[in-house]
Amino acid sequence: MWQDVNWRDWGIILKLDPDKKIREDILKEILSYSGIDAVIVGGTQNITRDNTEVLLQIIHDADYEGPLIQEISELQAVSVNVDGYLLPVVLNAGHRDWFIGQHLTGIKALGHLINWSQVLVEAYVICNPDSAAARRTQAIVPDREDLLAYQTLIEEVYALPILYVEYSGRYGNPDWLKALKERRKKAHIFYGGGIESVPQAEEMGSLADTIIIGNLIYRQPQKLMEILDHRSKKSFLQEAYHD
Ligand SMILES: CC(C)=CCC/C(C)=C/CC/C(C)=C/CC/C(C)=C/CC/C(C)=C/CC/C(C)=C/CC/C(C)=C/COP(=O)(O)OP(=O)(O)O
Ligand SMILES: O=P(O)(O)OC[C@@H](O)CO
Ligand SMILES: [Mg+2]
Repeated sequence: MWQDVNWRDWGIILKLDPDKKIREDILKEILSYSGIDAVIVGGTQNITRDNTEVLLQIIHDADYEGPLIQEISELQAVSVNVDGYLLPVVLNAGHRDWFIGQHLTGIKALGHLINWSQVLVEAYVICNPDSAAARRTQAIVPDREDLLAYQTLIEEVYALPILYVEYSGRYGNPDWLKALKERRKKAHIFYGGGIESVPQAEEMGSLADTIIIGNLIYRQPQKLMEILDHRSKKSFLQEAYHD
C-alpha cells in the first residue's frame, strides 16, 4: 500500500480515537471536507477491537474516499478493514516494551499474517510529559539537543522513514521544529499536538512535512472545520509552505 500512495505529500492527517465520543453526524460532516489527506485511527487508552471496528464502520459509511490507516497501539485491536498500518516505535520510551518488546510479541503472534508492504514505521519522540502516551511509555522527555540527536539517530543509524514529534494535547515549540526542518536530510517529519486554530495549523504546517490533528476533532469540531475550509480555499499547506 505505502509504495502506491504519495504519503510524503500529505499535509494534514486527522487522528480519530476509538475511545473518544463524537456525534456520528458531526464526524461524517468533518469527513466530507476536502482538506483531509488521510485518516488515522488510533489512541493510547482503552483501544479495543470493538470500539475500533465501530469507528472504522462509521468512516467507511461516511463520504470519505481517502487513505484509512490504523496506528497500532494494541495488538488485539488490529483490524483488516484498513488500507495500511502505522507502527509506532517510541525512541524516548523509558521501558523497552514501547521500543522493541511489544513489537517482538506482535511479530511472534502475527508475523506469518503480516504483509509488510502495508506497514510503515513511525519513530516517535514524545515531548509532552503530561500526555497519556508519555505516561504509558514512561517517556524520557527530550530537550532540544536530544530531539536533534534523535533525528540524526533515525536518519543515519536506524534509517526509519518518519520522525513523529509528538506533543499530544499541548502545542509544541516551533523553534524546535524549525531546527529539525533545517537539519533534515531524509526522515519525513510528522508533527502532532495542540493544534486548535488556523494560525497554529499554518505555523506547524510550514515547519513539519505533515501535521496531525487529534483532540480538536472532539473538543471543537467547528474549529477543525475552519482549518479544513481554510486549507481548501488557500491550499496553504501545499503551495505556500512546502518548499
Ligand atoms: C492483518 C494483520 C495481521 C496486520 C498486521 C498488523 C501489524 C503491522 C502488526 C505488527 C505486529 C507488531 C509489531 C505489533 C506490535 C504492536 C504494538 C502494540 C506496538 C507498540 C506501539 C506503541 C509503541 C504504543 C505506545 C503508545 C503510542 C505511541 C500510541 C500511538 C498513538 C498516540 C500517541 C495517541 C495519542 O494518545 P494521547 O493523546 O497521549 O492520549 P489520548 O488517547 O488520551 O488522547
Ligand atoms: O490530539 P492532538 O493534541 O491534536 O495531537 C495529535 C496527535 O499527535 C496525537 O497523537
Ligand atoms: Mg490525544
